[in-house]
Amino acid sequence: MIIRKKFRFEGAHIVRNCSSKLCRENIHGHSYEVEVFIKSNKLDKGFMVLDFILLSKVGEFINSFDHAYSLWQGEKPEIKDAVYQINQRVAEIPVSPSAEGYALMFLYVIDKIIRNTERKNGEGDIQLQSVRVHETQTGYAEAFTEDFALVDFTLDDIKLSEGIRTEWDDMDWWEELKQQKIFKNTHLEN
Ligand SMILES: Nc1nc2c(c(=O)[nH]1)N=C([C@H](O)[C@H](O)COP(=O)(O)OP(=O)(O)OP(=O)(O)O)CN2
Repeated sequence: MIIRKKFRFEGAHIVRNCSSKLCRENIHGHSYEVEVFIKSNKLDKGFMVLDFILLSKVGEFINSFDHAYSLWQGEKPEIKDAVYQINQRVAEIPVSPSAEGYALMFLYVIDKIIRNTERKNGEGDIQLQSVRVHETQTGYAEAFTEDFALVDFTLDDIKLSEGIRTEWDDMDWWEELKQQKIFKNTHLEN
């Protein structure tokens, strides 16, 4: 069975080297919708694939891009400096911020988050199936597990600025993800 959880963020970017001149030469923004599809071979004690509440770190990650500038790491140094001067919330990323780039990066990170999230309600073999990123009302990109083959970066290549990190409920979670610590969910204790 499959569940889907939808997240949103308002983000700004330039997509260098794309065919569209409008898109590659102008800072512009979108109201993104991100759909996360998760599958399992069994249901937990609550007849759920995975309680949506256990996806709170996924929400924290995607929300890091909200009201943020997504800065491709291959951008020119002078542009990078200007972006950091103007913005508090900068997500410097190893993929160009096309819908496809976001989908691949989100797939990579969300897979790690799900693997590191504590579960103790009889869940089955939980697997991320895909991540779909809607850039506009009419266009989306979707990354599937076979697209892991396209990943040529690590978590260390994703740099979230202090202006982003200070808004997190738990300032340490990103470093803990890198260290593969298990996220204990306080909701499980109640
Ligand atoms: N395959 C992709 N093509 C385009 C992307 C992308 O991420 N992947 N992105 C853009 C631009 O960011 C652009 O701002 C959005 O373009 P488009 O979908 O053409 O949006 P419009 O609102 O102009 O188009 P409508 O069809 O009127 O909705 C471009 N291409």
